[in-house]
Amino acid sequence: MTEEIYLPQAHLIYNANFLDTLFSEKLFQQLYTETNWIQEPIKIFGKEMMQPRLTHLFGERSYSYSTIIMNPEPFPEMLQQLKNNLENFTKSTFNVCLANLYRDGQDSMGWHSDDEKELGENPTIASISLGGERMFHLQHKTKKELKQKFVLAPGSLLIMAGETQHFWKHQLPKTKKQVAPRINLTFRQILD
Ligand SMILES: O=C(O)CCC(=O)C(=O)O
Ligand SMILES: [Fe+2]
Repeated sequence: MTEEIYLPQAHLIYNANFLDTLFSEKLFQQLYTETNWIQEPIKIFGKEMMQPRLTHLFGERSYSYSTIIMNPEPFPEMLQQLKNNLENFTKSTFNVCLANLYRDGQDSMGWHSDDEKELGENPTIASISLGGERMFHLQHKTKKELKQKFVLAPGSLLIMAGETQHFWKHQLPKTKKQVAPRINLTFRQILD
C-alpha cells in the first residue's frame, strides 16, 4: 500500500511492500554476492575517515558527492527491470543507482541532504530497501523540533521528492540491535 508521510515542506511517499518477497530476496542475494563493493574514504571536518558502509554505483553517469567521484558499472538485468518499474511508478527517469551495503548495526549514514547541484532543484529520489530492517530519521533543517522516524522494511520503497532536500536532512543511524545486512538502492537522475 502506498501512503504519504505528511511533513511540512516535504514530499514523501512510502510503500512498505513495493517489491514482491521473491524478487526482493533474489535481488538482495545477487547484489550482496556479485557487487564489487568498496569502502570509500571521506573527509569529515577535514579529517580523513572510512565511510561506515560499503558502496557501489550502477548506471550511465559518474556521480560525485563530498570528496568522492564514483564511476559506474552498467545496470544488471534485475536492476534495469526495477529501474523501469520505478520510472513508471514515479513518472520520473533515473540514470544512476547508488547502492549502499550496511553490513551490521555499526554501519550507518550520517545526517545529510541529497542536494548536490547535479541532481537539480527538486530531485525525485527513489529509495529501495533490501535485507535487514533499519530505522530512518528525518529532521527539519531549521525547525529542529520537526522530526520523524520510521522503519524501512525489506522490499519497501521510499520516495523523496519536491522540496524535501531543501528543508530536511535524513540519516540511517547505527543500532546496537542484532540486525541482518541491509542493501539500500537510491535511484537518482544526474543532470548534464
Ligand atoms: O540507506 C538509506 O536508506 C539511506 C541512503 C541515503 O540517504 C543516500 O544514499 O543518500
Ligand atoms: Fe540520502
